[in-house]
Amino acid sequence: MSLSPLATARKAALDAIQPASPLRVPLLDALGRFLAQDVVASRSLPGCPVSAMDGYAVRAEDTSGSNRDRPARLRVVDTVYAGHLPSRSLLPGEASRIFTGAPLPEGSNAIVRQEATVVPAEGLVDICVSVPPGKDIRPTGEDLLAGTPLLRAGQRIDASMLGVLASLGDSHVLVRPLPRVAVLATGDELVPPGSPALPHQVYESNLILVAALAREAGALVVAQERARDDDEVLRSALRRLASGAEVLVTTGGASVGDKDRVKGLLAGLGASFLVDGVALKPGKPVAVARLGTTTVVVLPGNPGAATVAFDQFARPLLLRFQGVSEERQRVRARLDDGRHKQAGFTYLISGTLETREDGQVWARIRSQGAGQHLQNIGAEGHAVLPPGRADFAEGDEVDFERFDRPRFLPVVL
Ligand SMILES: Nc1nc2c(c(=O)[nH]1)N[C@H]1C(S)=C(S)[C@@H](COP(=O)(O)OP(=O)(O)OC[C@H]3O[C@@H](n4cnc5c(N)ncnc54)[C@H](O)[C@@H]3O)O[C@H]1N2
Ligand code: MOO
Repeated sequence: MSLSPLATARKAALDAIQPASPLRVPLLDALGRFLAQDVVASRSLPGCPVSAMDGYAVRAEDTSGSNRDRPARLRVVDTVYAGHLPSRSLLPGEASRIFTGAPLPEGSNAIVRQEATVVPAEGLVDICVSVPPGKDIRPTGEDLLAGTPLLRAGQRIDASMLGVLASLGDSHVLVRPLPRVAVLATGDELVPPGSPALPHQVYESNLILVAALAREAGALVVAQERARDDDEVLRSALRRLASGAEVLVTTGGASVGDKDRVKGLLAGLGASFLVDGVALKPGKPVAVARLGTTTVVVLPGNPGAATVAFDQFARPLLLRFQGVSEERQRVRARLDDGRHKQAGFTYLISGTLETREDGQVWARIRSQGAGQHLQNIGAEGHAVLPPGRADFAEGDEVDFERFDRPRFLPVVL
């Protein structure tokens, strides 16, 4: 098996995926999905000048010099509620009772809060402050002017964006369909969590791990199954699960052991391999194949290796299906521990970042066996030990790719 460099393998896998055609969904269904359109403000917010307070709309000049001792007395000629239009415009000496969010009457240019007024008799108001023009008025477009570019394709939709879209009058938004993902864990030694297991048996943990990672990547998990290392059982599970999903992720049986037959069985079913083995640690045995219209990602069984291989192949593929690629922040950091590695490989070592007193940024890398996955709890990213070099000493500077604050960019075909 000749191993592809990580970047070449990723490109081969991703180039084969076409983003799905966009569809319009009700706003709440779009939460967590990726926008498939740019959004330009279709109206101004607010749409016309409105009052920011409950009180009186006035002509500012009518309040000039007013205070508690010498209030200006105005005639109240109208009442305006939010969502209603004023019935008339203001003339000198007049005021309109007005409430928060209500449109300003013609002729008025300021609001007096009701706390600064006294009502001496019905139809009259005493204004006890002097207000400048514009006071407590929200002008047209104060929040947003019509025509302003607002959101761009590829952004992940959150609650605030949905609120703004609704403010613009949108009930639906354009997103991509969710890729349906089926997960198959293989291995005779596996026992489902919740049942008793003997010491030589292994609790099956990849189904939940992979399903959760798939969901984090926006996918819809439609099946999670466990299968024995039996050719007939595996073949029929592969065929069946692939037929109901855009992406099938398998774990285990990916390497060269006697019972590692997932790749061979896929080939026998007619799958064509885009990737088969990558110069990546952990995750070396990862493969990506096409079986009919389904993309199959074959992950190694070791949970630590499965996590990294998922992150490097399944996640970008699921995102691309949804029309986006992910750009992660990279920072330079010093390794807090040395590593010897295979020179031709990329090593991805999960860890956390620490800024020391002298301002230098260090990557705390943890012990990382392919079978371990404890190191991924709380990891902030991974240190990237690139190919072309075998030895890294404590204090050497490398790229640290952060998991938080990703940027999602629209796929350009
Ligand atoms: N002679 C060689 N042996 C191995 C090589 C190699 O190149 N030559 N590659 C090694 C590498 S790298 C990896 S990674 C592993 C992965 O191999 P498999 O994908 O075939 O994984 P399995 O053998 O099925 O399982 C490995 C390990 O992980 C445990 N496991 C598997 N599935 C689950 C699950 N669903 N939940 C929890 N744990 C699981 C399994 O019990 C094993 O301990 O191969 C190396 N070998
Ligand atoms: O993928 Mo294996 O995890 O390289 O050790």
